[in-house]
Amino acid sequence: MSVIEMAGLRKEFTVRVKAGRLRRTKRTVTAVDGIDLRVQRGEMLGYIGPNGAGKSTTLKMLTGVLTPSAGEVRVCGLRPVPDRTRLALRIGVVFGQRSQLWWDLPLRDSFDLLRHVYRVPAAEHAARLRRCRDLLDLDGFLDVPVRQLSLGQRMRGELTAALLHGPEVLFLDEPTIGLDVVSRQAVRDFLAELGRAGDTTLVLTTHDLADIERLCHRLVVIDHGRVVHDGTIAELHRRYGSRRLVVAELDAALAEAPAPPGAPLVGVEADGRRLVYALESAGVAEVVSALAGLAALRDISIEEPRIEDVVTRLYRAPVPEARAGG
Ligand SMILES: Nc1ncnc2c1ncn2[C@@H]1O[C@H](COP(=O)(O)OP(=O)(O)OP(=O)(O)O)[C@@H](O)[C@H]1O
Repeated sequence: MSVIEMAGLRKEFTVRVKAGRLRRTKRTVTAVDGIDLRVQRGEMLGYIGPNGAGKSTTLKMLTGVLTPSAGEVRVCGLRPVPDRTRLALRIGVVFGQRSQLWWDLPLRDSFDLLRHVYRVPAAEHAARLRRCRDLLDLDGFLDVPVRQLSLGQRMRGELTAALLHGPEVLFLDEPTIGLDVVSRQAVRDFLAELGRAGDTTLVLTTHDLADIERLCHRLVVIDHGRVVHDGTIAELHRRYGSRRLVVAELDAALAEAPAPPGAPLVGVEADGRRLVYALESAGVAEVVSALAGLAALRDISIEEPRIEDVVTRLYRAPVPEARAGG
């Protein structure tokens, strides 16, 4: 069953731009340009794209903050803007830049207030809070006013605040931005656990592709407000011809690097003592046997295709033409 449905979703902004020394004219910016997507219950969707691609605008339309210019959008069967109050009970939102906590109150009191705002039965609230306290390690700072929390502590508090009413869908905009490795890991582990439980649908936008690799089976890439990829990360690699690399460390540089068929040489580093081959049709054994006898091999390692590389290529690719009527 789809918990999120978008059909021909568009958002245009009218902006005033300078046209000469004193004159200003109006210009239309199309932030979201006809998006069609369905997200099933329990899916963990990575929603990525370069700066200005339209990610936040989409999330704002899904959460009822912005009214679409055209198209249809339903979340949990509701229309986000007109049904905003009912929708608020069924979704959770974590926007990295905005807080839903009370700045001067200790975290514990913010959580208590939210219980009243959402009218959550005490036992349910206590059980969810207990789970978040354990998984996100909140106990050390539950009694600290929010304004005194570090970014990582606050983000763990924000995640808890977004989940205490038991939302069906959780929208996360850059949840790990600015966090240190330990906090980032804690947040990722927590979200992975949430995903495993299977009853919360998660929509995640981030520029940290490790978040996506760790958490999301499905990846939607948008550019200029349009979907340019919708599928798994493995499909993305296949579509853009990502290759595994073999890195050979040699004792000494060779006068000429061998060229095994099916494994082109793509890098010569460390003054020729490190050769990097891309595995196309050849396997590691072919590369090793091409080098054997020519050089003393100190080490051989395999590098899996990196999502950053393929996404960089995708962001640089020309954007497809708008569909007729889109
Ligand atoms: N309130 C607004 N008024 C005018 N233009 C806007 C407004 N909000 C967004 N835009 C424009 O819409 C486009 C999409 O912006 P959006 O914030 O959705 O991108 P994004 O993918 O979230 O980018 P980022 O990764 O930088 O956060 C951009 O060109 C942006 O300048």
